[in-house]
Amino acid sequence: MSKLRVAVLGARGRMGSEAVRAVEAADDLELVAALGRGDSLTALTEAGAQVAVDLTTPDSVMENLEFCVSHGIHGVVGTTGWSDERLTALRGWLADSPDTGVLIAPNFGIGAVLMMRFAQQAARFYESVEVVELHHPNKADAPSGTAARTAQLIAGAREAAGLGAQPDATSTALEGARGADVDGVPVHSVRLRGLVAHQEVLFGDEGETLTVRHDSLHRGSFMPGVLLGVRRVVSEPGLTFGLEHFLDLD
Ligand SMILES: NC(=O)C1=CN([C@@H]2O[C@H](COP(=O)(O)OP(=O)(O)OC[C@H]3O[C@@H](n4cnc5c(N)ncnc54)[C@H](O)[C@@H]3O)[C@@H](O)[C@H]2O)C=CC1
Ligand SMILES: O=C(O)C1=N[C@H](C(=O)O)C[C@H](O)C1
Repeated sequence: MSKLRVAVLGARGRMGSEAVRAVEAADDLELVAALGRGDSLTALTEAGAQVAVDLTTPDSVMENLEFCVSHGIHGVVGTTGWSDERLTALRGWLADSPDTGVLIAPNFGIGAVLMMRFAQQAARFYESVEVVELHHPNKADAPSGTAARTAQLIAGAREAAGLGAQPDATSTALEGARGADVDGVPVHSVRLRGLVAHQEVLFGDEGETLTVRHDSLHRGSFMPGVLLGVRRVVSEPGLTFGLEHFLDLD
């Protein structure tokens, strides 16, 4: 059987270099291009890439995806910075290229996906919830894409259960003291040398708390998810948001 031809964008970054090694080590995949900032995207078509893994930056990912989708190259995207406007633009490109698939995975870690799912399941049972994400200090964005997604999932579950705004009697606060408000869920971002990627979701109600925590201790933890995405996206046309859709969790 012929190998799937894979390109990595952002190949010299922290995640991209790990992805290059993971693709090279996979028997069923062939690394055909490894692009850094400034390299021409035409290298993808010249190399005959079938799947492009994007681990770049929010300012680069849209141009990369527009090129890939318009050339029928499937995308596996870990890059953060997704907004409704960006997703709408991507859906438009995909509509013009109906056989092409793009997976956007806020987090490739299997444990992180489970953490998000557990938080979503717990949300309707608790009056209070706070998300705390903790990352290395070289991370460009805050809050993390994972934390934003977690907060959105929790907010959706609370709304479906008919829960209103959570109680918070704060009347005076230093700006930022209560974190960022993501759909009504406070999200706090810690940046600390020594960390990789970590998140806690704190739930509270009368007389009890529940903490759901996940830790990525090494970027190798993301690679099984990246490889799963690469193998599955070729048979999943359109936009898939979240690796959970490829994990058969239900
Ligand atoms: N979904 C997930 O599981 C994970 C996602 N991430 C996200 O992935 C992205 C990258 O993270 P890191 O590797 O830590 O950052 P990084 O800064 O180490 O790497 C980004 C690399 O992309 C390169 N780059 C920028 N524009 C480019 C372009 N147009 N073409 C090719 N290369 C380009 C940069 O020069 C840099 O080498 C971030 O958005 C981060 O939040 C990071 C870890 C896990
Ligand atoms: O930049 C990182 O490191 C990470 N980014 C992703 C995010 O923003 O959620 C995934 C993981 O948290 C690591």
